[in-house]
Amino acid sequence: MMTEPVQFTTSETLATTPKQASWRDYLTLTKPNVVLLLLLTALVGMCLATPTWVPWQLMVPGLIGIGLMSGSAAAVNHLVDRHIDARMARTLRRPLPSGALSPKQVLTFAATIGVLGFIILAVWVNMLTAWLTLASLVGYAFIYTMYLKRATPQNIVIGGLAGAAPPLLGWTAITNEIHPFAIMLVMIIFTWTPPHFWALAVHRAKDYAKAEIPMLPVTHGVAFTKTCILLYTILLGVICLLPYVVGMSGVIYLVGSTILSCWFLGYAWKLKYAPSKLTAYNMFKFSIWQLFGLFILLLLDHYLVTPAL
Ligand code: HEM
Ligand SMILES: CC(C)=CCC/C(C)=C/CC/C(C)=C/COP(=O)(O)OP(=O)(O)O
Repeated sequence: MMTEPVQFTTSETLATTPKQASWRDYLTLTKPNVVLLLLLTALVGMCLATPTWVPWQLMVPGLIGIGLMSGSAAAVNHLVDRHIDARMARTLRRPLPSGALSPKQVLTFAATIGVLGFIILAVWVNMLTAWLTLASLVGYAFIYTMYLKRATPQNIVIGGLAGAAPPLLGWTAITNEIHPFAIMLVMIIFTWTPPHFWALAVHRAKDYAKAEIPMLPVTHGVAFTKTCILLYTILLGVICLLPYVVGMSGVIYLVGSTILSCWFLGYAWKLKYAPSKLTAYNMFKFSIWQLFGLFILLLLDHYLVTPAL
């Protein structure tokens, strides 16, 4: 009897031909570009918490601790999602689906840098920051990745709180207190997350459908998602005015952030009413520059115009 030749899917082929692990694979696990932006938002939280220069004795261990724990959360995300990552074109070359690293290596790495980060924050910063950072790690690595991501199209809205936390973590690292101004910075990132992610999800809707992940474009359609993106972008524009309205930031921030908000709104409008093939992806890319720009503006304004406290 003739036997059919075994047909491997792309991901299976990758998984059966493991490549040598390198330090780059470990770096990839930490989602370094995401963590760098998270650290910028934490640094801005630190700077805005005090009218004077941030003491380096808190800043350095604060950023290292938050960075290590964020990297650990990202590595757990790679571990938990390895099977769905193997089914999506965007993620199938990651260290686990490609076979470069084993689940045990990733678990050991995530636990090591996570515990190290917690100890650094607990010993050299303060316990409030250590616990809040741990809560963010649990929020992203466990609540979002293990449960919400597979359970509801509101996954990234709720899970976004963990990624939005770093300005608060930076603030508490300096003052050991939760201040309403820090919560306002968290609200900016929290409101920014849906247009940031859903723009990419619209671009990659087929991938998410294939992996059976209930992202909004899969469950409610692309047209509805574009409407949600537009509404969240308008809300973000309003929330971005708050730092000026409450007197935390001045005119540099007001002018710069308004330009960024209008620009982002332009993308959201185009995406809804006159999209080209690349509008969603371009909006996703712009979202990263927008958040970067907003936090740089907060920083410039703080040192040139308005020390917050
Ligand atoms: C639940 C919340 C979030 C979700 C679901 C999300 C989702 C994503 C996804 C799927 C990507 C593409 C990654 C890739 O291509 O490998 C991405 C990229 C990115 N995200 Fe987010 N994100 C979230 C929150 C954040 C936050 C809070 C920040 C920073 C403050 C951030 C910054 C970035 C950056 C910088 C990139 C580009 C990464 C690169 O080019 O390597 N994201 N995000
Ligand atoms: C301690 C602390 C502040 C923790 C938060 C750390 C962190 C890395 C947040 C970023 C959120 C993010 C990139 C979500 C994408 O996950 P996804 O699984 O939807 O995207 P993927 O498909 O690209 O993996």
